[in-house]
Parts: sequence; C-alpha cells; structure tokens
Amino acid sequence: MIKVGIVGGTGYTGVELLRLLAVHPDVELTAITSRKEDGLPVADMFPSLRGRVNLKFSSPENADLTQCDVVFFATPHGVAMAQAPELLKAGVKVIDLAADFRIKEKAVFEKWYKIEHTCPDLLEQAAYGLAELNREDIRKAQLVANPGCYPTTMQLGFYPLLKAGVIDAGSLIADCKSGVSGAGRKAEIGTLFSEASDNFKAYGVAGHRHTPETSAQLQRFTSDKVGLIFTPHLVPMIRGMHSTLYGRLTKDISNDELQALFEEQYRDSAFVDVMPFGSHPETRSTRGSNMLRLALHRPDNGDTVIVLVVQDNLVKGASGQAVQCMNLMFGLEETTGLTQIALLP
Ligand SMILES: NC(=O)C1=CN([C@@H]2O[C@H](COP(=O)(O)OP(=O)(O)OC[C@H]3O[C@@H](n4cnc5c(N)ncnc54)[C@H](OP(=O)(O)O)[C@@H]3O)[C@@H](O)[C@H]2O)C=CC1
Ligand SMILES: CC(=O)N[C@@H](CCC(=O)OP(=O)(O)O)C(=O)O
Repeated sequence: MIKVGIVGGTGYTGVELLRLLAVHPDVELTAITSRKEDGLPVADMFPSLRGRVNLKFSSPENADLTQCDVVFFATPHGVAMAQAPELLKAGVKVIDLAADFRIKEKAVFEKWYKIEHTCPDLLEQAAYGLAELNREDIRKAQLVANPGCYPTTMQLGFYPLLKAGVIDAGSLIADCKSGVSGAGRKAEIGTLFSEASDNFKAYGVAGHRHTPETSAQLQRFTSDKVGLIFTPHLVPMIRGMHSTLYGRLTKDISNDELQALFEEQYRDSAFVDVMPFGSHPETRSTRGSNMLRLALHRPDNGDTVIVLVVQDNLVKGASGQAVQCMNLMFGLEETTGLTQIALLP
C-alpha cells in the first residue's frame, strides 16, 4: 500500500483528494494536516467521509510526513517549496497542487506570484503533471507540479492543433469560465453567496498567472512564437469549468481531418473524451469525474476552429489529475481509483 500524506486537508482540493484516495485500492491515508483543526477527526468536519477516513487532522509541524511514500500539497502557493526539499531528501515523492514548481524560470514565477522562490534548484527536476502530454516524465519523477485548472483545458484543447501546425500559434484566444470552488474554501468577499450567485463577471483580464504557465508549456510543442490571450470568468456554479478556445487555421484542412487529429492524439488517453464534431459539451457531464470532454466547431467552414472544453476544476483540474500522476509515479494503471462517472443532474 502507498502511504499518503496530504498537507492542507481542509480545503476544497484537499477534501477532494480525500474523497478519491479513501476508495483507492492501493492507498493507505497516513497523515492529513490542518493548522486550524489540529486534533479534530476528519470525518467530524466532512461527514461524507464517515466510516471511510478514520484519521484526525494534525498540525503540519506534528505530522510525520517523512513516513509517507508520497505527500500531496493542497495548499496556497509558497507552502510546498518550504517543505519539499526535506521530504525529497528523505526519499518521499511530492505532488504540489499549487504553482511552486510549474514555471521553470524563477524570475517569471516571482513576477506573477509575488513570492520569492526559495528552492529554484528543484524547478528543473520537477515534472509538469499533465499526464496526457508528459506521461514518461511523470513516471520517472520524484517531484510533480500539478497543472492549474485553466491551463489543463487550454493545453489539451490547443495541443493537437499546434503539434500538427495547422493554426497560427501567435493568435490563440481562450475564453474560460470557472465555478466558484476554483477560488478555494478560504473566506473572501468575492465568493460570498450574495456576491457570486446570480452574477457573472470576467476577472484578471489585464493578466492572469495562468497565461505564462500555459504559454510556456505550449511553446514546447511549436517552433513558432506562442501568443495567448486568456480571459477567465467566474460563473455562478460550484464546480465546473468551460473553456472556449479559438485558433486561426493556416492550412487547408477538412473538418474530418481536424477531428482525426484529436481522435488520434487522445486515443490512449482514458480521461480525454473527443466528442463528435459540432457537439456541445456540458460541465455537468464531468461533475465529480476525472474526465475532460472536448468538441470541435468551425463556423461557416471558415478559417477559425473553435474547441469547446469542459472539466470539473476540482477533479481533472486539480485532485483527480494529481492522483493520475501518483498512479504513474508508482507504476500503477493510470486510471486506478479514478473511474467515477459524472453526477447528473
Ligand atoms: N480550487 C481549485 O479548483 C484548484 C486549486 N488549485 C490549487 O490548489 C491549492 C489548494 O487549493 P484549494 O484547495 O482550492 O484551497 P483552499 O483555500 O480551499 O485550501 C487551502 C488549504 O491549505 C491549508 N493551508 C493554508 N495555508 C497553509 C500553510 N501556510 N501551511 C499549511 N497549510 C496551509 C488550509 O488549511 P488550514 O488553514 O487549516 O491549515 C487548507 O486546508 C492552491 O494552490 C490552488 O491554487 C489548483 C487547481 C484547481
Ligand atoms: C475561480 C478562481 O478564482 N480560480 C482560480 C484558479 C484556480 C487554480 O487553478 O489554481 P492555481 O492558482 O493553483 O493555478 C484563480 O483564477 O485564481
């Protein structure tokens, strides 16, 4: 059994990790931290886990994380980088759900996150945890940087088009919407019920930290300079993300050929569902599951290709993706413990 520790067990991605790992056949939950709930039984806070998780929260200082085989950091940016060096030295594998190891260039990370990076030497060794595009690196990694939720949809949606060289890499547009759980469980005015419900707005239009993360990753797959305009929006739902991606076609290509690019690319990816051309994927078709669904459109058969992408931000966009990485790092079947079907309605 793989002994698992979770730092940040009271947050939304933390409890999502608990939901998935409590029924994972190869995992023994060993330590779950919270600074505020030290000593409280986990199931007292989350009754959905009664009878499934019998651990208590412990403070990060008291949790002996070095006894774990793998530690997930479901914490704000900057927490993992403080503890990862010691854990890695002790032979523990680390999966960070925050951004500490996602961006390879220290200066770029510090510009966007306004935190000094205290272990830049680890940036090169960290594997970027998007299994569909980086499976072999993840298998070998001791440290994994789990992708951001928006970047997951943007990369999986644009990748086949960029790889085939059929769109202009310099004019990518991503119009993305997230449910409110994307902002985490911490108290903030913007996520109060009376602020976020019955309301709809864009944010981070002048610049969002997921733009450099996504651009840097997409740049690995094309020699043309990537230019990405990304606009996130907050929608009045709890879970779910919908990204509408626009690419300008530069090659003469039929709709069948476009569709084939995606079907071939994701043929062996259990968590990417390429829907029939012209479909309209819904966020609820992914709610609670690790599936990302996408569909292609081409208005008036013109030179714009649109990729619609949906996922559950807390599962494929965060904790499910992290478990997918854990499976690869421990030589398990990639889908182990992740075969849940989405909840309807
Ligand atoms: N929500 C989402 O959809 C996604 C989130 N992410 C990323 O995952 C990470 C976690 O997000 P989310 O679960 O939403 O956040 P939450 O705010 O819901 O939870 C944060 C957790 O971290 C703990 N924590 C906070 N500060 C510290 C600290 N200094 N040391 C140790 N523990 C700390 C908190 O518990 P306590 O205060 O009790 O210690 C809490 O359990 C973030 O980096 C986020 O950006 C990535 C993709 C999607
Ligand atoms: C709705 C909402 O606020 N979403 C978050 C993104 C969540 C996510 O992916 O987190 P990372 O910060 O780990 O990349 C945001 O825009 O900041």
